[in-house]
Amino acid sequence: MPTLDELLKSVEEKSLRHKLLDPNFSLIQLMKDMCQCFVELATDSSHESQERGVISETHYELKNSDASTALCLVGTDGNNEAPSDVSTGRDELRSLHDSNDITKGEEVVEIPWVNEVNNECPPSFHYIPGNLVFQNAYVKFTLSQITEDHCCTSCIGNCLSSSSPCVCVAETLYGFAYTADGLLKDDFLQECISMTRDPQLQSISSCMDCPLERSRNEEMLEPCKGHLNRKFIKECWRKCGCHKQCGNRVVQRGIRRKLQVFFTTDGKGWGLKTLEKLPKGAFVCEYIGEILTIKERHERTMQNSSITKTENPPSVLLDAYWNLKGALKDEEYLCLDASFYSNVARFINHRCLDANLIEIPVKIETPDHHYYHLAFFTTREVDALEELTWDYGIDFDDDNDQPNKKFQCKCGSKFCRNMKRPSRSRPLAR
Ligand SMILES: C[S@@+](CC[C@H](N)C(=O)[O-])C[C@H]1O[C@@H](n2cnc3c(N)ncnc32)[C@H](O)[C@@H]1O
Repeated sequence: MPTLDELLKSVEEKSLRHKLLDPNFSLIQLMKDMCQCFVELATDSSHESQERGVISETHYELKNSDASTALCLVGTDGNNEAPSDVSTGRDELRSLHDSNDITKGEEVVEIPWVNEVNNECPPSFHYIPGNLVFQNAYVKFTLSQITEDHCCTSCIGNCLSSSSPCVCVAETLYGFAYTADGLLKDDFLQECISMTRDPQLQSISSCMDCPLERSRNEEMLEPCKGHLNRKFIKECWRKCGCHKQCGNRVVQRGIRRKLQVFFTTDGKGWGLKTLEKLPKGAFVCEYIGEILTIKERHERTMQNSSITKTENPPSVLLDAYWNLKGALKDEEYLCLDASFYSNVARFINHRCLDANLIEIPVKIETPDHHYYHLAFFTTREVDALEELTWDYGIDFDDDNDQPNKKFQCKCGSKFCRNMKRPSRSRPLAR
């Protein structure tokens, strides 16, 4: 990368070659003038209708750098979270989100962000469309591992049009999970919702030696709080014989809905809304993050606890199968941490109990039960412009719960667990 001085000199020399310019021409002065004009126009009352978020995103100052530092664009709005120091140029550039598309082209759809409340920009993070292993997590996708019992090699076309469930669909145990329109079947969705919301219907397994509790305090082991045995979906994949457009492939196609990241007006920070009406059972997005072992998650939480702000997205346990398939190795107890690498799901705010999204485990590439995708589906029809929410499963009374999950809940639900009530069920560890 050239330094700013080298770049300026080269452009000035080129411009002077055309003999159209004053020999005292200064490119940096020209750019400063441009910035000045921009500020004047942007602060002019006749331009007030412009969105503030867009202004802070596009309002840049060219800072001079020393010989070792490359050219760097820096946000100049004092109130936003854009960088103000050129020394870490590359990473800082990454934190400037494109207001037309926070995904930076990583998804099939563009997802814009807007802030009509203040001058804040969305927090800095690396947008990734799929989960990535941080370091020690055991997640292996190999063709040899996918045996005939785990894929429908003999299928052709669309597995949903077959009268009997293919191998993949049969693995779901409840028959077809999707309709021909790509929505979740109502009875399947209803069972998932009831199992999550109604403590009487919850199937729970408890570990003798809970890895979650072990990671918290090996010396004074607390008893396992229990893990929900969830219903899951098994989608067809690359070793299957069916068509890529087979109806049993929904989550793997990625985000298709019109979404928007926005700054909430009720004190929850950023949130995610839908710009189109969504039918019940529609796939919205996955919860994407770094795949960490429980041990790595604990170490990371400890390291960051002093600097972690509560706005950080919580890490989510992939514990739907714990204790169901025999003992796992430490590197197989996994969770997803969306703090640094994540997708648009990091903006979904919490709502106690009656959230309009539910997370459902979806197995795609590997028959290993300890790793799966967490996909968000709508629990009901959702109107255009409605905020999307999910129940994080926080126990607001448990002081041992993840410290960065703690916040004063402003979900507004009549079932809010953050209000003191004499009796209510405790959510499971998540
Ligand atoms: C996954 S992030 C959601 C996006 C976040 N609002 C932001 O600005 O980046 C979770 C954080 O959002 C805030 N939050 C989410 N749901 C909330 C609620 N119901 N009430 C208050 N704050 C909430 C909390 O600060 C929480 O730690």
